Amino acid sequence: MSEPKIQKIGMVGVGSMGSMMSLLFAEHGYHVFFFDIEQSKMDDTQSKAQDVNLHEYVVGQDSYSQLCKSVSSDSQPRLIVFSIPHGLAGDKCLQGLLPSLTTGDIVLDCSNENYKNTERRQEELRPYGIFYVGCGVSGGYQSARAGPSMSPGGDREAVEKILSILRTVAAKDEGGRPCVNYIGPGGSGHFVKMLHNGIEQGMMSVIAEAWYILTRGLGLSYDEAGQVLRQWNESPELSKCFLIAIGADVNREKDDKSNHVVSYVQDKVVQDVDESEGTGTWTCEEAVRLHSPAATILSAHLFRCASADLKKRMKTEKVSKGTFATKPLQVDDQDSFIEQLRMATYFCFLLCFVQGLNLLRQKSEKKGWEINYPDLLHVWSAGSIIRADGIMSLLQSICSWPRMKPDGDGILTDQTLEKELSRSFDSTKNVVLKAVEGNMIIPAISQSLEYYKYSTHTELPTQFMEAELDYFGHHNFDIRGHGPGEAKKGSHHHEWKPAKGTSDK
Ligand SMILES: NC(=O)C1=CN([C@@H]2O[C@H](COP(=O)(O)OP(=O)(O)OC[C@H]3O[C@@H](n4cnc5c(N)ncnc54)[C@H](OP(=O)(O)O)[C@@H]3O)[C@@H](O)[C@H]2O)C=CC1
Ligand SMILES: O=C(CO)[C@H](O)[C@H](O)COP(=O)(O)O
Repeated sequence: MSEPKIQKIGMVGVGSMGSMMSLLFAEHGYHVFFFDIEQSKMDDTQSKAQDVNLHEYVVGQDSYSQLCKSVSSDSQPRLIVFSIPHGLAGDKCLQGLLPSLTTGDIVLDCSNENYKNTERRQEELRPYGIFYVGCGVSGGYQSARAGPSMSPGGDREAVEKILSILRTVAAKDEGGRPCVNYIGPGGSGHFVKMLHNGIEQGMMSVIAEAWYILTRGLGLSYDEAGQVLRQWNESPELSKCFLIAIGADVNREKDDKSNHVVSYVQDKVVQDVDESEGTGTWTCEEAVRLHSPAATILSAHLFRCASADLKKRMKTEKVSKGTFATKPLQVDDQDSFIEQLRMATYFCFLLCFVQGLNLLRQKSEKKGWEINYPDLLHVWSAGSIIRADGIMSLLQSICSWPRMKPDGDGILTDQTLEKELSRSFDSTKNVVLKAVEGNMIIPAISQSLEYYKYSTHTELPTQFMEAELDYFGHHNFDIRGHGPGEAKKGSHHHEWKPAKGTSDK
């Protein structure tokens, strides 16, 4: 006999994501009971449900206990979905819900949460027999309404119990396969979403820098830049890349006075520094802690942080006035330079994925998560912000399990990938040269180039750095020509300058 199906869902947090997910669940026949501490969001969700005639399926609740009561059933566990800010909010929700929850109930946290909080809550709830599943949700509020990409992680049995619901509502790939797969135990689902956002930050910086070159460097109008991005989105390398597709829209969108909206958007990205979102910061922390050189991602993140404080930038601009100004780029043939910029964007996008996946490999090894990479890439293939058909199919062909095993070599050793990177290297280099000449601002593009160079080269300036370290710190070194050795302190020391006291002769 098949298990009775969950028919009711409790939704906690109905902001831009939660309200849309409520409608999505309801549209698929689930009864949604929702609660939010913000009355305006409650009212808003109720009226949105009314607008689409789903009000009988989407019903506001006064409290956590009322919500739990409404969702309860004799034969099935309760499913409570969170879509709330990270950190304290989740703990407060659990505190409020706990007296009304019972053994077997499942909390599916669809927020962007730090995986460490996820794992702590899993442990805290274990004695009560309550499951806490950390689930990444990607695609913004449009996908939350139409079908997002979902990465659930935690207790496998708990995830299995709700997987059919997630499959019903998740984005579907071109073959109709739902973009949701079990990721792994513990906080792996939230970790993977964090990493997705790290990759997203890298890609967003690259495309923003390319846009700057098109408009500031080459003097294209917004409409022309939009047209270029539209064409890129149809090219094999960048085909069906969400961030490029919406980039074309962003360039073309006009307000009711026929002004381009993008023309008056302030150049500040604030959600990292005001800590309303944490995923970018956590990705960088993880990269640094794991000694994983995610250079494009880190550079993109720091760039965003620097952009947030415009007041400070205005002051420093005043002080440094005249040091540099952006200049039109001198290119012989504009069309072929734009083609180089397209290939440079491809090069940098590939490296965002390389850096993100390498970081995941390292983390997964430490945590014993045994991530299935083809399954993960499939989760990201539709609905998600980082979807990009051309890149995903390339990655699908190279992220096979042996290579991604903890003791495998990682994807940068793959010949197919290397072919793609080497055929776009010269374009990237030329874009960087021209952009530097024109004083363009290209932190993520330039860092991608450097990352590729130092990751694939065996004669680095660190030779000199290691010598200086030995000079002043007796840190030892390995000998060139004696093979790669381990990533451990070498066994050789040279007495560059013996230490002497002031009284020594
Ligand atoms: N926006 C996006 O594109 C995406 C967001 N996410 C993640 O999804 C989550 C929700 O995002 P989003 O909808 O944009 O955020 P919103 O701020 O729009 O919505 C969150 C809602 O949760 C409410 N809330 C906070 N604490 C509690 C609580 N203890 N009990 C009940 N409700 C509470 C908030 O109220 P108040 O405002 O008063 O705090 C707010 O109304 C976040 O973790 C975000 O990182 C994931 C993917 C995409
Ligand atoms: O999670 C998301 C998309 O996937 C949210 O849109 C989030 O706000 C993106 O934030 P960031 O770029 O700071 O990670």
